Amino acid sequence: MAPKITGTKAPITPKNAYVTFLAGNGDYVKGVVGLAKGLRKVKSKYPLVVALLPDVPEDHRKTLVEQGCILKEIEPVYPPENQTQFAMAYYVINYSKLRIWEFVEYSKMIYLDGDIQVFDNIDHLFDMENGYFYAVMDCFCEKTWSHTPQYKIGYCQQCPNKVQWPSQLGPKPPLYFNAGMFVYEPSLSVYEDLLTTLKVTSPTPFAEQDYLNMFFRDIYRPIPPIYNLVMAMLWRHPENIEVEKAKVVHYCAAGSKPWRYTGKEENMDREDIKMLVAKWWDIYNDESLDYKNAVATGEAEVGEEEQASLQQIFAGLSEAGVIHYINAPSAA
Ligand SMILES: O=c1ccn([C@@H]2O[C@H](COP(=O)(O)OP(=O)(O)O)[C@@H](O)[C@H]2O)c(=O)[nH]1
Ligand SMILES: OC[C@H]1O[C@H](O[C@@H]2[C@@H](O)[C@H](O)[C@@H](O)[C@H](O)[C@@H]2O)[C@H](O)[C@@H](O)[C@H]1O
Ligand SMILES: [Mn+2]
Repeated sequence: MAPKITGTKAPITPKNAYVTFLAGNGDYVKGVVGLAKGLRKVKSKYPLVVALLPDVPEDHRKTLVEQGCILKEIEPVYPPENQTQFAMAYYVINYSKLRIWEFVEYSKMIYLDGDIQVFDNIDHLFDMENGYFYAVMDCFCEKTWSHTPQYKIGYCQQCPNKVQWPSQLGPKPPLYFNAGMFVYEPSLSVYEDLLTTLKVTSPTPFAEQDYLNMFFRDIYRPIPPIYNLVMAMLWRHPENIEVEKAKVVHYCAAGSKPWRYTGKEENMDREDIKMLVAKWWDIYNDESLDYKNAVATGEAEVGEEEQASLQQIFAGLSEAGVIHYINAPSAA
């Protein structure tokens, strides 16, 4: 006999996941592979979702699925027509990050840039109070900020008493976060609002980072810099950080991307930078952290989503005659 349908819905078990963003056919895919292996090394309980633009090539997608990532293709998001001089020309594609608010199959997600590495488990951040936007405060001292009044007067939120904010410039700027890492709750209503509001918001030099700061200003809650060590902090505000305690390192300073590192750019010959780049490579090159080896040694499970991703990518490739279909790892 069919079970009696009761009014109460089965409790939805909250699903958490990490999410990153990948665009283009360049070398950022190495960053995402490193991130997937880093999360595995710290034994995170949650999967890594990769929101990827259509221009990410098949071989990069296969590499990511083989590393246990869950791929979700997204359409680009562009800001309204503008003459803005972005701090970096490619920042215009970063508005596409906004698509991750549509991932409502997850109740809470931690966004991490592809140039970030996680060196200690941060799963506990999923337990923070709901209804807020959590991220680490940025620094205004790098040349990339030279277009701002803060930079021009030498004001930085990391040391608000060093140069006081002059009242003639109006109210002090609200606390401002780096958008390379944040804890958020996917929501279709917020997603619609983000895209609608974007249409009537003039773009600014830090693109989606500026936009997210404006949009979430009232619910932004700063979390300690150990959760997103913005590289410039090492030479701009060493008094605010202890590099050995950093759980998350953000390779965002010019010349610091580990997979492109030459040591030639300004500050890149520092011993702490060399140490952090070496730490990134240690994980990237550690074959024991590859998904297939972690599954073989029982260090990782094949979740049904990863399994589906794997089947989909191999089915697609076998159709294209690129590979002969192989049996996915047995669930048993
Ligand atoms: O060609 C690119 C440029 C950027 N990104 C993604 O967009 C994020 C933000 O760009 P980036 O980290 O370079 O900005 P930064 O933090 O250095 O300002 C990257 O981490 C990647 O996840 C990408 O996938 N391909
Ligand atoms: O699209 C704008 C980007 O803006 C941010 O990067 C900046 C910011 O951190 C500055 O403060 C630094 O001076 C700079 O080096 C660095 O690139 C985010 O990391 C990135 O994810 C993305 O949102
Ligand atoms: Mn970054």
